[in-house]
Amino acid sequence: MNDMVLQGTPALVLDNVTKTYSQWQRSGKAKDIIKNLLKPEKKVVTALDQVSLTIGQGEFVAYAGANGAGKSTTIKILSGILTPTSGQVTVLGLSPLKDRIALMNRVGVLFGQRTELWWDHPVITSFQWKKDVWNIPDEVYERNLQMATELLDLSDILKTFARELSLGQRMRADIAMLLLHGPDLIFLDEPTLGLDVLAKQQMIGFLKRLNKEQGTTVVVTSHDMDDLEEMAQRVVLLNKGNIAFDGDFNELRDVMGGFYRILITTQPGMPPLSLLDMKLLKSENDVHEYEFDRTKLPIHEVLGNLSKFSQIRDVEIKKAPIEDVVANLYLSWKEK
Ligand SMILES: Nc1ncnc2c1ncn2[C@@H]1O[C@H](COP(=O)(O)OP(=O)(O)OP(=O)(O)O)[C@@H](O)[C@H]1O
Repeated sequence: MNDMVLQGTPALVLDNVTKTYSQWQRSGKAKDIIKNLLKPEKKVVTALDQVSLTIGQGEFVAYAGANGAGKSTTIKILSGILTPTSGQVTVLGLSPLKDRIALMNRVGVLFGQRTELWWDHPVITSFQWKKDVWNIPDEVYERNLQMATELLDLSDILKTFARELSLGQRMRADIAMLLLHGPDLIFLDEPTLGLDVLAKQQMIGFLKRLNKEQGTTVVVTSHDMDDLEEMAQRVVLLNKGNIAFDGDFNELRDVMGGFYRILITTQPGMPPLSLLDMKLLKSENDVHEYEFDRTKLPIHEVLGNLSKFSQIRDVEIKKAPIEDVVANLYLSWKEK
């Protein structure tokens, strides 16, 4: 970790941050061409509405929310690309707007769909270019290049042209490039989007190691809640510009009633059991899947009830998939 980073200083603080955008509205109808040009309607959109959030150094935080919730806006404000309409922002104790250059040396930002790599050059050329332009000292560059090459398994692709890389290879190379100056805090927007199962596992494993072994603070956005649960200790959920949830994933499950799933395997050909307070979700090949709310029906009671049925061959209890929990949560917010 950078010696200059004061211990105890939060990685980032948003204090009552509001961001509004003006969106020009045009009807798209031919008869409105003149009106659209001379007097277009203006709609004000509040992307962030008095958001307050503190993230400590060394945390791994998932920053999630439905489309349009305000995630990218937050990251753009934290990285100094956008100015908030009101409120205070500090990153590693500095202002993203006033101390932009100082912060550039300590922070890394990656928007998953964009690449910083030079398309028609080998990957290593982009890395050397960054070293030169950013004035990264030799020993810092060598240390981080070695660390990233090893952890991200890059040795085979350093000499490959960026345009010839697969998506997974490109993402790994982009993350390596992001780390060459040794940032203390990284923002990653959708780093697992489009990756196959193996590439995703590698990426998640790498980010977890980076956070654990190097102490790098990681803030990651994704629409894949399963990925986020695997990576992060804390999840912040945004809803229409407000923080609607901030806690760990088990607490998030409890918000929607502590739902659990139970898979009951019965003797061949048996119909599903009729069980009180349990909702049958599906039956396939003698395996019947139910959902229950452990806050209303404790697990020991479930097991006690099941012990009365001699036709049961196997039972497996698991937490409800976080994707389903969050989908239900988004639905409940939409209905409000
Ligand atoms: N440059 C812009 N000009 C006008 N409105 C914008 C601009 N950028 C974002 N918005 C609006 O601000 C709101 C929040 O957008 P933002 O991109 O921050 O959401 P998001 O959570 O990142 O969404 P997604 O998951 O779809 O990327 C949306 O209503 C969007 O239309």
